[in-house]
Amino acid sequence: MPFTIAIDGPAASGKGTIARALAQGFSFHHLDTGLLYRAVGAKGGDPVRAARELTPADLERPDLRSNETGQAASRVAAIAEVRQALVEFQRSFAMKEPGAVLDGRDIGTVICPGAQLKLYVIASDQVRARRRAAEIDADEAETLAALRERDARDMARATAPLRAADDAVVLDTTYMSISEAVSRAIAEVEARYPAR
Ligand SMILES: Nc1ncnc2c1ncn2[C@@H]1O[C@H](COP(=O)(O)OP(=O)(O)OP(=O)(O)O)[C@@H](O)[C@H]1O
Ligand SMILES: Nc1ccn([C@@H]2O[C@H](COP(=O)(O)O)[C@@H](O)[C@H]2O)c(=O)n1
Repeated sequence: MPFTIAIDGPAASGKGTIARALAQGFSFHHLDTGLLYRAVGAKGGDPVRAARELTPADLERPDLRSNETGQAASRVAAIAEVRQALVEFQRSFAMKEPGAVLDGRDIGTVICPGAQLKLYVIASDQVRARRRAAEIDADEAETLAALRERDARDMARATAPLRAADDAVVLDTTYMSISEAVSRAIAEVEARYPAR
């Protein structure tokens, strides 16, 4: 039985940073599910068709990390048929041995409700905007507005809205360094996965 770690939370809260570190530390597979929605948003045209016909090459586009692509992703992510087209791929990824880490918005609630560990990673809006603006060399105020708009849309949508699963461990990284946040996450895994 593979060990599945579900990591959710608002934009730029540090989900991917923690997910990559856990995957490396425990030799698990990692899927950044936001990339799927970013790739669909970036393709343009009919989003449902784009989701159904997504290829590995679509995930390699150089423009996927921009604020604009994040907004496009969040718009297509509100379409139920787009989400449905991506469910099976994510669920089969989660079954990889010896384990998998998936980060996104609905992993603990919809994609992997039976995950052995669910983390809900948060940080203040200002801190998230500062970190993301520095990462992509964008204006901080514009990035803050973009993150807030995206979070609001992600939380308000009818299908698979962003929320913490009832059994998720909430990790607030506002005042944590990356290594502190990763150490806390590792401790949560070790409490449930003693086999390492
Ligand atoms: N605890 C931390 N302290 C300082 N910087 C951090 C911390 N955690 C993450 N970062 C930085 O913040 C930025 C956003 O982190 P990351 O990409 O992991 O967020 P995310 O939640 O995966 O974002 P997205 O919602 O876009 O998938 C990155 O530049 C990362 O290096
Ligand atoms: N499981 C997921 C993952 C992502 N989304 C949507 O994609 C947008 C971009 O995600 P990032 O993690 O790369 O920031 C995000 O704002 C969501 O709208 C999703 O719905 N479900």
